[in-house]
Amino acid sequence: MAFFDRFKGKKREENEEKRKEANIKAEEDRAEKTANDEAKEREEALLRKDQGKEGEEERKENKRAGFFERFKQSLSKTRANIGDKIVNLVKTNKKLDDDFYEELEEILIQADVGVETSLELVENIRKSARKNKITDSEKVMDLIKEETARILGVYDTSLRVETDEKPAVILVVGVNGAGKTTSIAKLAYRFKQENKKVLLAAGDTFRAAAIDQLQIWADRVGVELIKHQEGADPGAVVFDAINAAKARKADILIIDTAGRLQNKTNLMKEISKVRNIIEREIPSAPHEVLLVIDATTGQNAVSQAKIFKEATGVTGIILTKLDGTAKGGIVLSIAKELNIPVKLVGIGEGMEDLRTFDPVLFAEALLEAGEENE
Ligand SMILES: Nc1nc2c(ncn2[C@@H]2O[C@H](COP(=O)(O)OP(=O)(O)OP(=O)(O)O)[C@@H](O)[C@H]2O)c(=O)[nH]1
Repeated sequence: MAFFDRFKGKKREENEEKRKEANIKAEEDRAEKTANDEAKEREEALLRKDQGKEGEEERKENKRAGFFERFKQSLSKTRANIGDKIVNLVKTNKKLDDDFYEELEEILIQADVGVETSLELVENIRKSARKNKITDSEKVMDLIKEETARILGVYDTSLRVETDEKPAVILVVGVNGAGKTTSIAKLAYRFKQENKKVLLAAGDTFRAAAIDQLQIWADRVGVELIKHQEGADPGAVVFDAINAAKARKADILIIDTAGRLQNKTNLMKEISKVRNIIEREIPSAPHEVLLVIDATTGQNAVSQAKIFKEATGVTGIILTKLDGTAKGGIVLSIAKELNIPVKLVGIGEGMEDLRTFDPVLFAEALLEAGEENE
């Protein structure tokens, strides 16, 4: 009995041992399987990430290609007014003679390029054709593109928002209805996409509707708006906004201003008061004073810009509604006659429809359709 007991006891021990071994083996198998699975998962994740990266590059590339098409499409009215007419001129007037240049001048002037700018542009094309010994009008298209881009391309169109002192302050000025509010929203959206912290200030306290409209846009974009009641002192709004931007470590503060040109003196007084407050709080600010101009107003836009330039020290122009006008030629006029760079252009009502102005792209988009028609 004692033997059996001992035997059973030994057997139990052996079984226990075997079970422990089996458990350890199962544990090891499980661990190995988990490790393998994890490695596989990691590998798949990396692959997915890589494919994602490639996909992103591809999307970006498509976007770039799509961007030009979109830009070209938005310029279709202006292009019909300039590009197509120039192509017709080239077709009907084979020789680069005085008649050709006179007609070219006329097309440009009629398309709101402005007299002074048109004359200069044509003179530059004439000189360049002579220098390059081009006598055949069919070959002049590239020269026209080149000289158009040259007139526009002398400016730096980038926005000065990478500042030592934070926040960078952008003061936005312009008459009512030019597209100020929507341009501010589009700008805020663009900076947000670049992971910048943006704050808006409702400096147009003259109309409650202006404050409300900006609030709607701020909510839509997902940025904070500093506002006071209708009729409040715009200077006080700006003062609060700067302090809020500093406290919240905002990268960029965009300030809306009133736009009543009817009372020019008061409007300008108000804007310069706001400017002084900004300068007092942040000596290097405002870093940009962007004037919003409606492209559909053609040459009137140029005289409007002159007034603002004198009063507010405009550093750049946002030219809106380029998509809705045949008068896009004013881009050239503004650049040349006012010596202010067009920094951004509005080409539609969508959030992404405010684009950095690119002179070469503009010249291409303006004159390319003509080539397609050839
Ligand atoms: N097609 C097109 N429409 C635009 C563009 N920019 C602005 N708009 C439209 O123009 C209209 C006026 O724009 P707002 O931003 O309200 O103009 P505002 O200057 O703020 O005008 P107030 O609020 O009256 O001061 C709106 O219907 C905008 O959607 C653009 O680039 N293209």
